[in-house]
Amino acid sequence: MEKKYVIALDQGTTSSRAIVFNKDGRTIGMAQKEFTQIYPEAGWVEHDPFEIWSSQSSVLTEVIAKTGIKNEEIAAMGITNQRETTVVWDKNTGEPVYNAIVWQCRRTAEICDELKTRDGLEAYVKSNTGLVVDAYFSGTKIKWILDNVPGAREKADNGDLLFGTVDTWIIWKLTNGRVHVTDPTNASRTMLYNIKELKWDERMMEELGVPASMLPEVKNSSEVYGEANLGGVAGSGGYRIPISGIAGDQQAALFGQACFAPGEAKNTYGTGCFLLMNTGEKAVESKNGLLTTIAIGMNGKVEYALEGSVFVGGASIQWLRDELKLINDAADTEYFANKVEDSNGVYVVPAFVGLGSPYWDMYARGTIVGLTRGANRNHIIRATLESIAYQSRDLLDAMKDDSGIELNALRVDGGAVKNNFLMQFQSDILGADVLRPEITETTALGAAYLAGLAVGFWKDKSEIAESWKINRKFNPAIEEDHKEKLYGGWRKAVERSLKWETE
Ligand SMILES: Nc1ncnc2c1ncn2[C@@H]1O[C@H](COP(=O)(O)OP(=O)(O)O)[C@@H](O)[C@H]1O
Ligand SMILES: O=P(O)(O)OC[C@H](O)CO
Repeated sequence: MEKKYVIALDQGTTSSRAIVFNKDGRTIGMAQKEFTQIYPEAGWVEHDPFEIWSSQSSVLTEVIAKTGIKNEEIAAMGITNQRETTVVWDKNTGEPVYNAIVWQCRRTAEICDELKTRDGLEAYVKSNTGLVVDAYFSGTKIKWILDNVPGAREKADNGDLLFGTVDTWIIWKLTNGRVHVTDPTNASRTMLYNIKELKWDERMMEELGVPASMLPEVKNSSEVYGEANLGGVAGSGGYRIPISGIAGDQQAALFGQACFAPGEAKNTYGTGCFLLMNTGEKAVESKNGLLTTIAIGMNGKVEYALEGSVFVGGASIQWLRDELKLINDAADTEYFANKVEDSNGVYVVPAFVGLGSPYWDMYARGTIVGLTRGANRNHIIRATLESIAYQSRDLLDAMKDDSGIELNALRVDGGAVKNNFLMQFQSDILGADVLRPEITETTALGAAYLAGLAVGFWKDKSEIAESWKINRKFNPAIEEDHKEKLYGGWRKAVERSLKWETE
């Protein structure tokens, strides 16, 4: 039967999605399921690995049923995932020894402080893993599990425990425990992978006490790793499709946006905001608090990216909805923000889990400043949306300085780009065009492309680049002076939020 579709599994921070794409890169159908966020202590975030798996496998089944496509028509499956989130499980029983520790979780801040006192380690981390020493990355999360879960260290030393980022866990489950792999984009987020030598880093394994036996094999982002059994008629043994693409969600979005050439960049507005610029074969070291990360690994080679990571983007809108109860739905923010002319001097800094790029302050906390007697709920809603754009401006400024490239246009994607107010304000505050593509599910699309390329469903990257189509372009519409005055206020507001937890 003719192969007509590729399926992408997009395991995000707040929901699991399965999306079917056709040869033109168009969405044929999608199923999505939110899952539980576990906050055991202030600043801690966990997920249940079984819930990650059950939500992901159920949306896979659902999307196939819903679209009515036949298993035989599916060419391949690609996986993309929330990055850094750490799962450790017993390879004999398949039982995780602890909940997944989520990328946003700050519990290892003190471990990081101690690592920073070790001789030359901070500089070593930067130049060999491309990262900064921060609780964000997987390395200290694995260490925490081995140090704190009774019996875990002993089991790890006996070779009984496996570590995986979420891609690894999902593929291990999809293949019934047969395949333990990851790709360079995910490996480059662990603080254990040497992004220059392209192997697990001996010194980092030693410093963090992580045995090599726990670590997955690092394969290309596009190749066949194994097969997923999709089930089928009873007794038939089921239908198997190749799993042939893996990329961390931000790198997958860069690929899905067809940012293949050095200097091309995208910003994704999901739970957090992640601005990545392709730097090609060159690993550019940042002077401005950006990360050097692997953009993609294909045919045994890698390309690099500069990345700015903002921990709380769209999540601040969920906070308005779930905690402050100022809105019923994320989409309402556009209506309320447009009811006022400006934020009336109010700034919200959503440093709920510290601040990532370019500040890297694990102890920053959220703040609202500039309140006067006239400040109302619309101003707070508007200021929260604006904070997403200001944080992205911080990233773009750092990116321009590090790369020497003047970014006049930015491709955007992710759940929050539906918000026209946010997109226009983003363009205003950047002084750059914001380009919203027709398909904003570019993370899933990137994973589908990687999977499809491995099995010959798509020929090459130029075929993919031709599919990118614009939906709307936002142009800057405010005066330079006004723009810089607004942004100056933001920088002052950020000052107020820094080092809060330690003071
Ligand atoms: N219309 C909107 N305006 C602003 N934010 C929105 C809107 N729609 C969704 N969001 C935000 O986008 C995020 C969801 O985007 P998504 O790309 O699905 O995230 P993730 O992959 O991180 O789970 C949520 O944090 C939500 O608050
Ligand atoms: O799940 P998302 O889309 O918020 O992405 C999370 C990032 O991968 C964290 O680094």
